Amino acid sequence: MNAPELRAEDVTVRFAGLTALDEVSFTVAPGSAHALIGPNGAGKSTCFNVLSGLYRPATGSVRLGETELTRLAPHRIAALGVARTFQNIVTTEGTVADNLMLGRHVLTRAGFTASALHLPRARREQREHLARVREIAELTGLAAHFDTPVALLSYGDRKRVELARALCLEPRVLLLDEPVAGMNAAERARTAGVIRDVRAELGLSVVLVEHDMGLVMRLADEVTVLDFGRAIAHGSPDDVRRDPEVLRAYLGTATTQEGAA
Ligand SMILES: Nc1ncnc2c1ncn2[C@@H]1O[C@H](COP(=O)(O)OP(=O)(O)OP(=O)(O)O)[C@@H](O)[C@H]1O
Repeated sequence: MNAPELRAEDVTVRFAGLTALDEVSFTVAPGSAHALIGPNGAGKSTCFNVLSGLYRPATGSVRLGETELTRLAPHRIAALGVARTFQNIVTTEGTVADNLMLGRHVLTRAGFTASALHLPRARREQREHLARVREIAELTGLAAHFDTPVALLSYGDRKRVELARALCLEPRVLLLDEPVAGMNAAERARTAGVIRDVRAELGLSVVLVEHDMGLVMRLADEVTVLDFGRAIAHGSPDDVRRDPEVLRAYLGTATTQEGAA
């Protein structure tokens, strides 16, 4: 297993007077799928933005194995093996292959000049990247569309291009921000299968923010529940589903109906 542990410890983020994350801690075990769930405004996106370096927490830390990520720039964190997708699709230009090659950028060793001059080393490197990118397209169900402009793809396929592009970074931890948002049932099932396959095949950890509870319950080994910026529960999907505080956060009332349904 090549994915080190990802650990957030006592992370606090404030926006003006609002505490978006309040001493949040959780650990993503090597090779596991870990879901962050919670009602709207609970702090899930803020948490992703801290993990990927877009936000610097007021206090607390994020570590990947022994490496401190807390104050690093997003591209440094990506280069250390933490890749992410975004909630909204940004890809509209180029073919699938072009987009996946963009994902290799951080891994490109031949310098700009060598590439521009088409020196042999740069050409060889380019060929190797292209071969790997084809494998990733295969793994994510995009091989048939490899040379297709992304603008012509279905919504579900375009969203999977984002996932594939993040994989092109050869991450050890993959952060997926609402990977099935806006998809129909068939696309959701397909994407869930892809996430399961890439995890098994590549041995990476997955951190998932998702509102689709069916998907969370099927994919996650462990769930952290956020509410008003606080982590109110951790555990297996079954444990958190039964947790009274989680039910209260989602339903707005204390429940005494455990086992009654
Ligand atoms: N850049 C920002 N400036 C000010 N407040 C922000 C900013 N980003 C988030 N917030 C606030 O922080 C809180 C947490 O927001 P966040 O987007 O992290 O929640 P979320 O759980 O991802 O919600 P959703 O499920 O609706 O995407 C909210 O009250 C939100 O309004």
